[in-house]
Amino acid sequence: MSYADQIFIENCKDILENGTWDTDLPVRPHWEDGTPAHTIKKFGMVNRYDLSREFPMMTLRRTAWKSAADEIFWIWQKKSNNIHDLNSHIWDSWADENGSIGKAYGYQLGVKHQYKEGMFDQVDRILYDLKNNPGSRRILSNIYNHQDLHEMGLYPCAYSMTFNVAGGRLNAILNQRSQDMLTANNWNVCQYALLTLMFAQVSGLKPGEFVHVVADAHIYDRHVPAVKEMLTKEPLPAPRVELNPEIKDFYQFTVDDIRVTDYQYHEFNYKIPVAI
Ligand SMILES: Nc1nc(=O)c2c([nH]1)NC[C@@H]1CN(c3ccc(C(=O)N[C@@H](CCC(=O)O)C(=O)O)cc3)CN21
Ligand SMILES: O=c1ccn([C@H]2C[C@H](O)[C@@H](COP(=O)(O)O)O2)c(=O)[nH]1
Repeated sequence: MSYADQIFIENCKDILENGTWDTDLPVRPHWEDGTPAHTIKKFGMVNRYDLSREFPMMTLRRTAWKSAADEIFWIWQKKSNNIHDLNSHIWDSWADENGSIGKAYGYQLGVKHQYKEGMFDQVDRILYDLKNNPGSRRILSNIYNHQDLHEMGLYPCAYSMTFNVAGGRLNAILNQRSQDMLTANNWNVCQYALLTLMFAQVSGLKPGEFVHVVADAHIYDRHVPAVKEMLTKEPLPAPRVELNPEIKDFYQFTVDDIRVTDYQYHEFNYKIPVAI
């Protein structure tokens, strides 16, 4: 059975049984009809996925992995902050009239900084260090740039990736300040697990562990019935996920270079409302 399902079930049970409702506080997010979107949450959730054993895709409902991969390419490869460069509509509610989400995500990764070897953006510096300084403990991205927060449509949620090479394997930690468990938990896990597989391949490394650290892990009030139903499902085996082995340059990967086989999942008949 998929390990990602097991972790998702444990996390959501813990939130529902031991979590705290924020109904005593004013909250920023709201539903489309204007009602405040309250959550039940746990603080400080840490999950470890061994990418050398199994890809962490859930089967309790289908993870839209192609759209998830498309968003990761939008942020890490195109380094775009414009929804017109994205092939889905998931960011429409946070974009301005020109399609921009402001100085968030891709914009921050594309900003170049001075190093002694020259100018690099955050993505190119990580790729450079993985090849040239694999023993480094300084290989990380950070897009939570306080100086620019006032120009962002939504503050970055998944804001930092730390990479570390050990025994020919690439390990990674994703730091996330806020996690909408139903909409995006497995979506984010698959995205950053895929990024780790891609970075490992182009750096001549094998994938290692992916550690997901979440500060505020929450379930929105209107998502509780759907999550409870998912918890009654029997996890199925995880699919196989492989990358086209010919690709040696991160910027050459496309969604078609990701092969997902034997993906079995449970039917899920809820249309998920996303809090804005
Ligand atoms: N409240 C909230 N939760 C989020 O997860 C979230 C935000 N806001 N704002 C910014 C982005 C947008 N995200 C989203 C928004 C929608 C889907 C979504 O609708 N997913 C569908 C499939 C979409 C598709 O196939 O293109 C799903 O079934 O999971 C996913 C991620 C994640 N982020
Ligand atoms: O990749 C993402 C992006 C966003 N989210 C969720 C987490 C929260 O529910 C909202 C953001 O609201 P804040 O009030 O700014 O925390 O979006 C996610 O889970 N994953």
